[in-house]
Amino acid sequence: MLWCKDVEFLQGAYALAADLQIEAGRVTAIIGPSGAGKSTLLGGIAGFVPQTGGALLWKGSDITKLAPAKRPVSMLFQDNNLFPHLTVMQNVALALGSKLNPTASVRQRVEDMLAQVGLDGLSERKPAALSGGQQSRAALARALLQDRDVMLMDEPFSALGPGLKAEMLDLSVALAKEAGRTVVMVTHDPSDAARVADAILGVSPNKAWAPISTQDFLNDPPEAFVDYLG
Ligand SMILES: Nc1ncnc2c1ncn2[C@@H]1O[C@H](COP(=O)(O)OP(=O)(O)OP(=O)(O)O)[C@@H](O)[C@H]1O
Repeated sequence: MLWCKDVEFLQGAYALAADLQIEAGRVTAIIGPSGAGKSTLLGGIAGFVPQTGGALLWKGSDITKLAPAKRPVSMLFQDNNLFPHLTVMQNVALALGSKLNPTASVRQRVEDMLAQVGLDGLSERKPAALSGGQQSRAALARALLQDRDVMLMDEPFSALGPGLKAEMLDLSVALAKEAGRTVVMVTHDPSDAARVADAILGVSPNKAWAPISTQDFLNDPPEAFVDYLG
């Protein structure tokens, strides 16, 4: 379980309180109005946004003071964060700690993962020579190859068309589940949550609420989210 124990994250002057638990091995969607603090919550869990109160625990271990790279989390962003001067192979191999010339065994692991995300045969291309969807697949491959328990997704597919977005979401969740990961994903689209999430964690201004089952949240929304859901 990921436990935000009376936590406060501070993004600039914006404080977000979170006293909640996210179940391990499940898919939790974060929804809420624009500017309420969804990305702040993910950034806080990842260690990019300062934590100014409480404790953050993963499976009983306090990770509050760990640097981002030492936390049990990988992160997928909308901009994919691929290095433009590196090939897909080199970008994805970074997940395995590889430098610019991956060993044969690293190359094999990367090729296997590229095949799983649908990028067979494209490992020597640079990101600029890939479509937006293919770039998302490369970023997904890198996140999955990182041996981290929790995969955080901050709307990585929102720039894609609706069909491709749904396909990428399904693929990410399926592969993450297969690898036994816990998925926490921000979305602006409640239908994304309905599609793949076990639970929904609502964020209203300055407060992140405890997750509740997706069905309960959408069928009978908590008071704070009735207007948001319309
Ligand atoms: N780098 C920053 N410095 C100062 N304030 C920031 C910074 N980034 C975000 N904020 C503020 O923090 C608050 C929460 O922002 P955040 O990006 O977490 O919201 P969000 O719910 O993810 O929004 P959206 O749905 O629009 O992406 C907002 O009021 C925003 O203006």
